[in-house]
Amino acid sequence: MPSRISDCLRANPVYIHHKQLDLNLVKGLPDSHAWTNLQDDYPSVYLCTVETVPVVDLDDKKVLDLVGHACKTWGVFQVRNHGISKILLDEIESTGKRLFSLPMHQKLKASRSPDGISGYGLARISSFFPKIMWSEGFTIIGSPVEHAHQLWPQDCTKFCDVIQEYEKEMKKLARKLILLILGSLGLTEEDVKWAGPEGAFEGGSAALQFNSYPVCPEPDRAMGLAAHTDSTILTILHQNNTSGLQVLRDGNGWVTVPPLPGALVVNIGDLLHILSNGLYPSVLHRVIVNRTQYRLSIAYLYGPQSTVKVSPLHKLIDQGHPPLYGTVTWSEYLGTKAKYFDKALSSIRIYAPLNGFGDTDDHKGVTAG
Ligand SMILES: C=C1C[C@]23C[C@H]1CC[C@H]2[C@@]12CCC[C@@](C)(C(=O)O1)[C@H]2[C@@H]3C(=O)O
Ligand SMILES: O=C(O)CCC(=O)C(=O)O
Ligand SMILES: [Fe+2]
Repeated sequence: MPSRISDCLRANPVYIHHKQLDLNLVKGLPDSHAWTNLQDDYPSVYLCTVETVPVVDLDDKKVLDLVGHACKTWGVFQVRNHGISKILLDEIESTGKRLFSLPMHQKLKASRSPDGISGYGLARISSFFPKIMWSEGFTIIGSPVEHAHQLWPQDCTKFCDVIQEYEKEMKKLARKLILLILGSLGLTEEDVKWAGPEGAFEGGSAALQFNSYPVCPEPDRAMGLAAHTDSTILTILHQNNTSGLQVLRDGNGWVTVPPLPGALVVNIGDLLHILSNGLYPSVLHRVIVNRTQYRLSIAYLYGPQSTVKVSPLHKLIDQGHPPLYGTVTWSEYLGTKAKYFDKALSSIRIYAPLNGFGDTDDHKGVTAG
């Protein structure tokens, strides 16, 4: 198995056969972008959901309880008092806007190739869907310099500086959030073997994903970003002031995560679901688009060092709670995701009978290698 996520993504190329249209120039909704009616999946609750995604103030004295409750019941929450300055959030947002408002021929110079890692293009998961999503993406793993130079041959210093500063701050926040989440499970970083002697998660790796959702002539039949879970430990998302992100709430349909000025959205990824031995769900989410307002989001997708072995944490396992998953590295898991997409988690699930009875679904009897 390759040792870096970039090598792993290269080893698991995704072939996206769709052509990138300039969505800003398209007048009607082309058939290639027409999904079946989105309200069909959860018709009755779609319009009248009352539950709201939890908001956690990181300075709250009860922060551990709040984080634990949000992770367990939702797998997603918004954070306030996260320590990222408004200036930096504004800067990363205008950087994204500047990027996507470049002419199409310029953006295409920085295209992500099928076996590529960074660059401009449709979301990696596009290969799993027959229709094209109403969005554009720009992925950065490692140094942004090469692609930035293709976009702005004259001077890309500002772009690279902002990215670097944002990634530095996000890494600190990701570490802080992981410690809180471990705390909410009654654990410390000592319980996580791979945290390393230098302090937790020093070697963690990440992807920065810019997502752009132009206004859409027929939003009810278009899909901004199809439903997926992130293959991360956690993802920290900044959205501009346009709503569109929705999370699936069991039994309650799609719930919108409203943009709150200054707040960031945190969602649990598949690897944290594994670490927590299934206690914290990785939340299914999607993005819908609208007729009048431009939407932009910047996701910081955080995982452990790519070769570190991830498995359910020992302290969460006892006779009544057998391990539900085997061991995977982030690298291996991204390969599994590239192959099985929404079946990736269940493909590595161990068949673990509870009290002598098998649980109902979600087990395929496959153990991780
Ligand atoms: C480190 C990551 C995480 C990736 C793959 C790789 C680089 C790009 C990430 C995303 C970003 C957009 C949604 C997603 C679902 C996609 O299509 O590309 C993510 C995916 C995942 O979470 O699986
Ligand atoms: O645009 C959004 O709000 C969500 C983006 C997302 O889910 C992702 O980049 O993984
Ligand atoms: Fe996501």
